[in-house]
Amino acid sequence: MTLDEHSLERLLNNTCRIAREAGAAIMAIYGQGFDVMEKADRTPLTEADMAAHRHIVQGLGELTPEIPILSEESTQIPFGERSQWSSYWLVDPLDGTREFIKRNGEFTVNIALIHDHEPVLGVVFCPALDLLYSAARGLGAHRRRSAADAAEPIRVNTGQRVPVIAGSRSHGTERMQALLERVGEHELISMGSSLKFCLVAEGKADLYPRLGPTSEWDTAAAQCVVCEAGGQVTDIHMQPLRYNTKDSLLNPEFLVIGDTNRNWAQYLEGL
Ligand SMILES: Nc1ncnc2c1ncn2[C@@H]1O[C@H](COP(=O)(O)O)[C@@H](OP(=O)(O)O)[C@H]1O
Ligand SMILES: [Mg+2]
Repeated sequence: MTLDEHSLERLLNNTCRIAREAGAAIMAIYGQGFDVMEKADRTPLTEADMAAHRHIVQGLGELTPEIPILSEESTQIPFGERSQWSSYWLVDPLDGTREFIKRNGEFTVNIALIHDHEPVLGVVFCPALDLLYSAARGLGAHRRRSAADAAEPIRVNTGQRVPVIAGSRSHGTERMQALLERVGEHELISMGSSLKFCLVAEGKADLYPRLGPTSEWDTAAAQCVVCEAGGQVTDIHMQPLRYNTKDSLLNPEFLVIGDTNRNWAQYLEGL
């Protein structure tokens, strides 16, 4: 299929709808109470992850039957098969499962369209806050504070200030601590899920360094939002994160950069 601005806009509108519907399924379970299971990799799983996964796979399958789907909850597709894909949907039905279990609201639905190894469309929906971030290549990045509000364009912050740094609420590392010491004076915002990328995209944070493991579905949608808002998502050698290039679905360490005027990579040298 062609991915011109007109078709991307149509796909984006429908992806926002599907993400909102998945969010409603998640909130129904959030409100009732739920069991917590453990996956083979010892990460937690709830009925909400599975309900959102099913809804998104059905919705995207109806929207674009010809485009394959890779979801955190259906990853058993060999690289030999997915390496043939030029476009595919990459989905994290519930990012921040630990925050969902802790009931602090910091969890998101993430849907990205990858084309030639790059995210060209991304939707991040936080159902507990009714907050939706969306972007597509050439169409800019937008935020909707509630379903009733209009979408407003968002932009990274490039004004000089004491650096505001976003970090994981549940997955800190010693390397992150060392980086923060090198940066010196800063303000730290701890948050769960891909909302940290969105803080950068909307100019509330200048950097989100991720010096611990994540998978490709954790980052793709939010990367598109950050890039369309004027920022960058790079590995520690300043190369943009790419998708579906290898057997493993793990990302390298990465930096989400809002303030592109500062040389953030210098703080990682020799770390
Ligand atoms: N050991 C590990 N291996 C792979 N990914 C990990 C991981 N520990 C945490 N993550 C990823 O980090 C995400 C949570 O990030 P954060 O701490 O910033 O909220 C998790 O998303 P899920 O909740 O979708 O599993 C998970 O994918
Ligand atoms: Mg995740």
